[in-house]
Amino acid sequence: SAPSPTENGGGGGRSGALVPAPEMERIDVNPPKGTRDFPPEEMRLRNWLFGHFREVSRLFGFEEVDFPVLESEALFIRKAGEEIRDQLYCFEDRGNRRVALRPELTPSLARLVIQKGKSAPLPLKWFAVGQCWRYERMTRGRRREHYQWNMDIIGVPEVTAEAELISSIVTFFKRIGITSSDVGFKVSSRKVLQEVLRCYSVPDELFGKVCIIIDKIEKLPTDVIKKDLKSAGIAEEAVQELLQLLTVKSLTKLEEKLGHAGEAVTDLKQLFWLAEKFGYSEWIQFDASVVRGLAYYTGIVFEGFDREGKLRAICGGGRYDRLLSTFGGDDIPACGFGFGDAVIVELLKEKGLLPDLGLEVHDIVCALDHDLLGPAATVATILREKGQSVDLVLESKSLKWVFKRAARINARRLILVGNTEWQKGMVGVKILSSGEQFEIKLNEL
Ligand SMILES: CC(=O)Nc1cnc2ccccc2c1
Repeated sequence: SAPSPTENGGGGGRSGALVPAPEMERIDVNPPKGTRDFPPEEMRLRNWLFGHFREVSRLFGFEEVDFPVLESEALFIRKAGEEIRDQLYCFEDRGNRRVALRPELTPSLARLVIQKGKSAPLPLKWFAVGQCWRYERMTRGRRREHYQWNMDIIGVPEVTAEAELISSIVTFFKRIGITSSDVGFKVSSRKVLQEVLRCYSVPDELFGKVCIIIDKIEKLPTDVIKKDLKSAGIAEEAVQELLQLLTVKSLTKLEEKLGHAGEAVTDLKQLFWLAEKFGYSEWIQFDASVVRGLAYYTGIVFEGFDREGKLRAICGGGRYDRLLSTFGGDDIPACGFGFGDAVIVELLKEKGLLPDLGLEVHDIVCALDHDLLGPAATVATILREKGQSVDLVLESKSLKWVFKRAARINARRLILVGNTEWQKGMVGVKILSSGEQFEIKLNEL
């Protein structure tokens, strides 16, 4: 049926008349501010990276999950002063619902765990690779989206869960050629802060907020941190003790300060003992200044860093034992990490480890003249049914054009469908690397 006037560019005019749309000036062909396209070459690198994310997750027996990019805004409303909250990409939809593009994956994962309830017996080992969003007002040219690999273990209170997660990231680094001289993990526990705050009888409600303030210790001057802590209601001597404690870089020193019985010290000793058993001791170090910028962490926290100190944190994670209960779920322990797709690529560039990923096509099939396009399609189908990738030349093109395209797509063989050969049930084959040329029967392809 003739397209209605609104179709085909809305030519309009008499109903059904196809008049060309007035010459429009060109649309903006760039993606929205802060977002990226993935043309073939970039998509090959992304698929390579995500392929390693998925393969490591499989090696560790994790199951893949996914959630909508769009969530209820309420999932991310936390009152701890996190940057992720200030930059929430949120809006009111046509149903007047407050919604947001997810800035992280963990709250969605927690939502799904609660939704599944008893039908998902614990422990759960789930992973996801998903696009996350932020809306920065003054875009300092920073991206508004990135992809994150998340792995989470739900229902395991033991530090073995954190040790397993760090092992999975070490496995990933090794697979792509990153060593423990390139990167390390700073490991600490928020229970260090908790124990100090409790000594000064700071109410637990302030815990998340204090962590977020302290997380900025390397980004803001100390007196700003002090001021913020004081205005959060932390006593002067508690502030002094906290800041002093953050400089501790050895477990022995920490034990001297906090004693050996507290959970912070016992958890961390257990983690370092397990690291030796997993074989990644040389990858991790205790560093009390690691806090991470998400309010819901409650225990061990860790972040991957580049030892040259040129880049931002490569990945980060930790234990979040209270998140599910804050969503009204049961009191289920959990831990996980997020691994972004940006810093790791910068690191690979720095280390000269970016893989050389070209398009690989096995055969390019072309008809030597127009009425052989049918037989060429037959030949392409035979080859594809054998599992070989085929670029079928879809128009009658000069051999010069075909050779140029064969080189561009890195084809291994050129299959020529010509009249004389076809009459004998044969096709011409040219091995493009050696130049060797011969004729073969269709069933020998
Ligand atoms: C380096 C980088 O692109 N970072 C980045 C980019 N987009 C985000 C979007 C949401 C949350 C965190 C994000 C972090």
